[in-house]
Parts: sequence; structure tokens; C-alpha cells
Amino acid sequence: MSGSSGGCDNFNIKTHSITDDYIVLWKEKLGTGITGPVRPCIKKDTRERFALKCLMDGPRAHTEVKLHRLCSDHSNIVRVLDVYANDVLFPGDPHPKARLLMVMEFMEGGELFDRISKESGFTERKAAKYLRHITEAVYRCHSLNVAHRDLKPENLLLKNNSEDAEIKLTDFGFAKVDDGNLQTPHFTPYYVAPQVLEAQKYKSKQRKGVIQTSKPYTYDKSCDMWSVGVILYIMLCGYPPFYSETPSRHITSEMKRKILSGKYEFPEEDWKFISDAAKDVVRRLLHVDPGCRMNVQELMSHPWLTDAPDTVLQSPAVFSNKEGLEDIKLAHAEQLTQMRLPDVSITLKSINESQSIIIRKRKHRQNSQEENSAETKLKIRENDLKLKPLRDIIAYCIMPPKDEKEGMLNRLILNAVNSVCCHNKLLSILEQWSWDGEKFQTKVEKRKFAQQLSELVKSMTDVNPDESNS
Ligand SMILES: Nc1ncnc2c1ncn2[C@@H]1O[C@H](COP(=O)(O)OP(=O)(O)OP(=O)(O)O)[C@@H](O)[C@H]1O
Repeated sequence: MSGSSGGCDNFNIKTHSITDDYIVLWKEKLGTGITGPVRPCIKKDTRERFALKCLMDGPRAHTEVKLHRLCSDHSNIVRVLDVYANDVLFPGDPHPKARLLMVMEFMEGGELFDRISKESGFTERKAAKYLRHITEAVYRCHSLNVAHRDLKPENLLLKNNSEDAEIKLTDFGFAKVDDGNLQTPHFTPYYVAPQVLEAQKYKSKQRKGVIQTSKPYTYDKSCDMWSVGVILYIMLCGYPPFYSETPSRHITSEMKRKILSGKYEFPEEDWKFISDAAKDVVRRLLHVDPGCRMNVQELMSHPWLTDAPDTVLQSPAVFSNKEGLEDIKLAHAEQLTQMRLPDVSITLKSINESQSIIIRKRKHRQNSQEENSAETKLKIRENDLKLKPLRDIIAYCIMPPKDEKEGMLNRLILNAVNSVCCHNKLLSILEQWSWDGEKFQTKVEKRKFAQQLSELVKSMTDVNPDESNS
């Protein structure tokens, strides 16, 4: 093990070897995730036990570390103590690889649902207490404008095995800064939803003091709230809200349909003793429209959190079926992947990121002629502007504004038909939805329509802008 030479742009990351300060128990593991095992380690000077997560060094790992550390100083977030940039040789690797080693507080009590499975007399009141801890963690993240985006039972750990142990949130591997502004110094947004622009305007008004209160809603944060709703539903009854009739270890199209339409039930036989207040929290969190979903502040002030009854719940018995519990976790993880998808599918790739062969060849040609010539940049920008009306429709369909106005969609479509360069292709999509030139004759499935338009936009951006006028 050696201190790594490169990639230490962050002054808080130590570059000397972790083994100077800690004894790492490389052969033991506390849990395993997609990034590999999390291992115990012991601080040499205090003999205290910690948990070590090893990440491949790269921009994603740096974001994880940065956002985890940013949120970390809170009683419901797993604390990050030290981060090392070291070259580490793992068995099977031909040579040492640059890694970020994150030392975290040791969560001795394990995962939330494993704990619940062992509880006798698990009540609504106890579930409400757990939910308070989870809500505090989400509040911490959202108030720092961080959306966690991977809120699932495996990432909710208990400090120890005592009765009053705190729950803490961990794993910021999908977290992102969510302040309604998609622009970062490294990425020019090819897509900005009208709602995002609205949020920016809102923020600027807040900054100028025109608006006093904060309105923390944005899409990614609302996904976290959806996750909290699913976790609460499972804590109350032992199974998830969106379950497929045909058991499968993978998310089925039936399940997807249910999630998209927000179809779930409170089956009478399992829910008849559960309070209306608890159901109210679930309903408000699982609202299908992200704009109408309860935000974290609203959740914090819901009376059920502090006034839940002592009704005994059946979830521990259901959780004791280990295979069933694994299925529940897997389904939740996959649902989260689906929820993060719109982020990817509607964010068009920048030219530098495009995988298209045509565009890569073109890039290569450009590079050899004149790197990033002003003319090329202008063309890309022009092409981008031409596609904006389509992106506005997609955004409208995915996240209709709260104050949706009559005929708004039709106006956006007319604007696009009159201005976009690819209007023949657009018209053929509109025909499928019986567009009569002014309005739709049949009901449009907005998500499907948005998907078709996304594909059209993608096809227009993955070709040479010179050719896109056809
Ligand atoms: N601080 C900790 N103390 C004890 N165990 C931990 C700690 N952090 C993580 N673990 C265990 O390791 C598992 C994996 O950790 P983590 O979720 O951070 O890794 P990951 O590779 O990002 O996982 P995922 O596949 O969920 O993205 C956790 O589910 C938990 O069981």
C-alpha cells in the first residue's frame, strides 16, 4: 500500500498510507455493496473500530465522498472521519490501483429491516420513531440541497443494538446537488426543464428577498420522499406497496405500470388496525405526481410522527422470511433505478460524452483540423436551440407544473411544429396520438409521448448538426 501521487485535488483527502493510521481487517466484511465489501478497521492510536469503504478513484468517487462529508455532521447520517487517496493492490489485480478509502463510523446495529425482523412487539409508535430518524437525515441532505437518490433499507443502519439506537443514513454513491440548476462547470446542459428554470427564478427571488420562504421541491428530492413512503409502507405491513402478482426477482412491467400510475392498496386484512394518520402519511408520500408529493418539511410536521398509536405491527414476522426480505430489497433498489432514469434519458449527452460513431468520427476530424473551433461550437448551439421546443414538451409531460393551465400542452406543440427543424418526424409522432393540427382527438399518455420525443431529440443530437436539417 502506498500514498497515491495523483487525483488528490481535495485538500481534505490524505495522501499518506492509511496503514500509518489504521489497521485494516482486509479479510473481514461488514456488508457488501456494488462497490465491494465494507471492511472493519481499527484506529491505531485510540483502538476504536471503524468501517472502511474502498472506492475506485475517479470523479464519481470524489462526488460521493464530498457529498457524504458535506452532510455527515449530523446524528442521523453516518459520519465520515477520514478519506485517503492510496494505491491499493487487491487480490486478482495485476497492479495497485488508485482508490479512495473512506473511514466511517462503525454502525454496529446493522441494517434497519434486519433489526425490525428481530423486534418483538414492534408498534406503529416505534415505526414512527424510526421514520423520524430517517426524516431528520433526509432533512439534513435536502436543506444542503443534496438529493440522496438511493434511500433504501440497506442504506439505513443502526448505531448499535440498544433499544434507543439511532438510525443513520449512508451510501451517497448516487447523491447529487439538487438546487434546480443543472449547470456545472464541467457540463453544459443540453436540457433544462421549464420547471428547473422556474426554480432558478424562484431562488434568485429568494436571494433578493422578494420571497421569504424556501420551497425545497425539485424532482430528485421528491424521489427521496417517494422512497421514504415505500420504506414506511413496508415497515407498517411487511411487504412493498407495488408488488407484482407474479413473483419475480426482477421488476416486472406490471410493477412498472403500477408505480407509474401510483396504484397501490391498503389490503383490508393487513391494514385494518393501522391508523388513518399512518395511511395519510403513506398517501402523501406516494403521490404519483412529484409536484404534489409531501416535501421533507411537511413530513416533519405531520402529527403521526409524534403521536402514533401503540398498535402492534406484523412486519417483523414477515421480515423473518429472509428470501422474501431479499426480494423486497431488490425490488426497491430496482424501482430506485427506474426513478433515476428520467434524469438520464432527458439529459442529452454533451458532444464530448456522445457514444455515437458518427459524432465520435466527427469529433476526431474536428480535433485534427481545428480544436473546438468557434464555428463548430456555434453550430452545436444552434442545433440545441432548435430542439428546445421539443425539450419543453418533454419536460411538461414528465413534470407538469402544479398550476397546469388548460391548453398549455397544445400551445407547446404548436410552437414546436412551427419552429423545430425535424417537424416531419414530429408530425408522424403526433399522428399516432390523433393530433388534428390544433389539439389531440384522443387522450395522450404523457410519459410514452415524452419518451418518443426524447428518442427523436436524441436522434437529432447524435448526428452531425450539418445533417440535422433534413
Ligand atoms: N459504517 C458502516 N458500518 C457498518 N456496516 C456498514 C457501514 N457502511 C456500510 N456498511 C455495510 O456495507 C453495506 C454496503 O455499504 P454501501 O451501501 O455504502 O456500499 P455500496 O457499494 O455503495 O452499496 P450499494 O450496492 O447499495 O450501492 C451496507 O449495506 C452495510 O450492510
